[in-house]
Amino acid sequence: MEPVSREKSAVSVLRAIGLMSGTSLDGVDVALIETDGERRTTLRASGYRPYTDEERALLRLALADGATLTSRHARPGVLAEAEALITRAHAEAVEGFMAEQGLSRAEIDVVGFHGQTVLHRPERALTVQIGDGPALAARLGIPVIHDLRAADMAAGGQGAPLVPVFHRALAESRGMEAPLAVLNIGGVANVTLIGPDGELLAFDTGPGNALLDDLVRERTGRPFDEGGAIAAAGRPDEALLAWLLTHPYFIRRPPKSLDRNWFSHRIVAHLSTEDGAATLAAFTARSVTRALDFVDSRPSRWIVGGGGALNGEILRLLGAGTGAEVVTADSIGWSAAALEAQAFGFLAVRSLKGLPITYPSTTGAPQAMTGGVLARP
Ligand SMILES: Nc1ncnc2c1ncn2[C@@H]1O[C@H](COP(=O)(O)OP(=O)(O)OP(=O)(O)O)[C@@H](O)[C@H]1O
Ligand SMILES: CC(=O)N[C@H]1[C@@H]2OC[C@@H](O2)[C@@H](O)[C@@H]1O[C@H](C)C(=O)O
Repeated sequence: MEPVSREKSAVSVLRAIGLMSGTSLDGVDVALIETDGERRTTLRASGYRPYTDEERALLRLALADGATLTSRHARPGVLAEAEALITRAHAEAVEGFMAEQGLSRAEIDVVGFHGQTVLHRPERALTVQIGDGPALAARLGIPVIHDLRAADMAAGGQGAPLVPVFHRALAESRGMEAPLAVLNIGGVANVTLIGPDGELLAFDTGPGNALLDDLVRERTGRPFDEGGAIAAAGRPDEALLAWLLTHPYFIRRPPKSLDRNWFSHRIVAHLSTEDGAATLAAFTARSVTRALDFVDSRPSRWIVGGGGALNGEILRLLGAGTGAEVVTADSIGWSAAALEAQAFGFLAVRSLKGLPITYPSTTGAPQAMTGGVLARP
């Protein structure tokens, strides 16, 4: 990443900090970007504030309590405590990052705060991200854009994925040739397909790393399959895979989005750890290649971000399945780890400017629409 610049930005270019705590519950990603929210984007430094084991345990309980929610404002069970934790952890993430980078609050125009998803049920028009935007703005002394999924979902959209407009802006600002695919493999995997004329098609493809993480944690106590080594040592259960891919989610045309807990690692309970991991890695890769069912022009290049970019076995299977060039975000000068946090910085700037963040072809919104709520300190 380029170092932080000190020169005065052009008026329309704002300096934003983006924050993401994803479905993997590993920690808070922080990223600094300078952008006009359109074609000019410079990626700056990024950081990370991991959750402690105790925090992660509380967040897992919050996902369980989240599954019972029927209103996006209720905070029963541990959810109120978890929301305070999320707000505090994000504040610490920003404060730590700003100290590291020698940044003062006056140098940051806006913070984009995703929060932590504890429930996502688009079929019930319900998506819940915990995290207190006004409290974060007050503590940091910086304007915060939060609740970025709510307006889209209220209008009939899926509320996800939100990153496609950022993927396209980044690809265009770098003069990349389309058709192109940008794939995020987090807990859930989502793809942005950019057509020859810049048209977007985006959706959640299926599970990312979440099932593999759950299996590996249960069987070995380790948090994930480092490099994909366990999966690479096993053999996928082809019959099970074929059956899994008949699930209606994969046949349904986009727009579509998933909750982290839609599928469970228990589908491979009867297999050895290696064969189970191989089956789940292949499930992720094959559900991604199903995205090709929905495009006219096949991307010749796939750029992969998210923690799954470090899973060599998933990357290998993707290359075989797509027949395309598969590269990691890091290998082209982007950051696989920071891509989502950068996106929330970019989305915050678009939100401040009243620019659209979701579209009929990304979330199924009825028209291009802006979103996000501004909390002033
Ligand atoms: N060295 C590694 N080898 C293999 N996999 C890894 C490695 N490091 C991280 N991962 C995977 O990446 C995951 C974290 O990815 P990421 O931070 O992109 O997810 P997230 O942002 O929480 O999810 P989402 O995008 O669904 O919100 C880990 O849970 C793990 O599965
Ligand atoms: C509801 C929710 O939090 N969804 C996440 C999740 O993680 C990956 C995938 O599922 C994606 O749809 C989304 O996050 C990214 C940042 C997005 O909205 O683009």
